[in-house]
Amino acid sequence: MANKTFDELFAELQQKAATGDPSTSRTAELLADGVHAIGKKVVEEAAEVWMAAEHESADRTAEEISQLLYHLQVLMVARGLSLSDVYAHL
Ligand SMILES: N=c1c2ncn([C@@H]3O[C@H](COP(=O)(O)OP(=O)(O)OP(=O)(O)O)[C@@H](O)[C@H]3O)c2ncn1[C@@H]1O[C@H](COP(=O)(O)O)[C@@H](O)[C@H]1O
Repeated sequence: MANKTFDELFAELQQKAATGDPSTSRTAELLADGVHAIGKKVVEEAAEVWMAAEHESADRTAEEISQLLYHLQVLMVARGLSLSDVYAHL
C-alpha cells in the first residue's frame, strides 16, 4: 500500500463510497455489508493491535494499527461522519 496521510485515506474512502465497485474495492464491499459487519471488523482489528503490541514487533504493531485506522475510517463513512466530527472530540 502506498504511503498516505489519515486525511488523504479518508478522502479516498469517501470517493470509494460514492463510486466504488464491491467486486474490486474492499471499502465498497465493507460498506455494502453495513455498520454491524464493519463494527465487528473494528473489534477484530483492535484485538490484533493489542496482541501485536504485547507479543510482536513494533513494525507488525504499526501494520495492525494501520488496519484498525482503515476500518475505523470505513465505519465513519458508513455512519456519514466527517473527520471534523471526530476532531471536534480530540
Ligand atoms: N488501507 C487499506 C486497508 N487496510 C486494511 N485493509 C483491508 O483489511 C484487510 C486486513 O484485514 P484482515 O487481516 O482481517 O484480512 P482478511 O482476512 O482478508 O479479512 P476478512 O475478509 O476475512 O474479513 C486487508 O486484507 C484489506 O482487505 C485495507 N483495504 C484498503 N486500504 C486502502 O483503502 C483504499 C481503498 O481501497 P479499496 O476500497 O480496496 O479500493 C486504498 O488506498 C487501500 O490501500
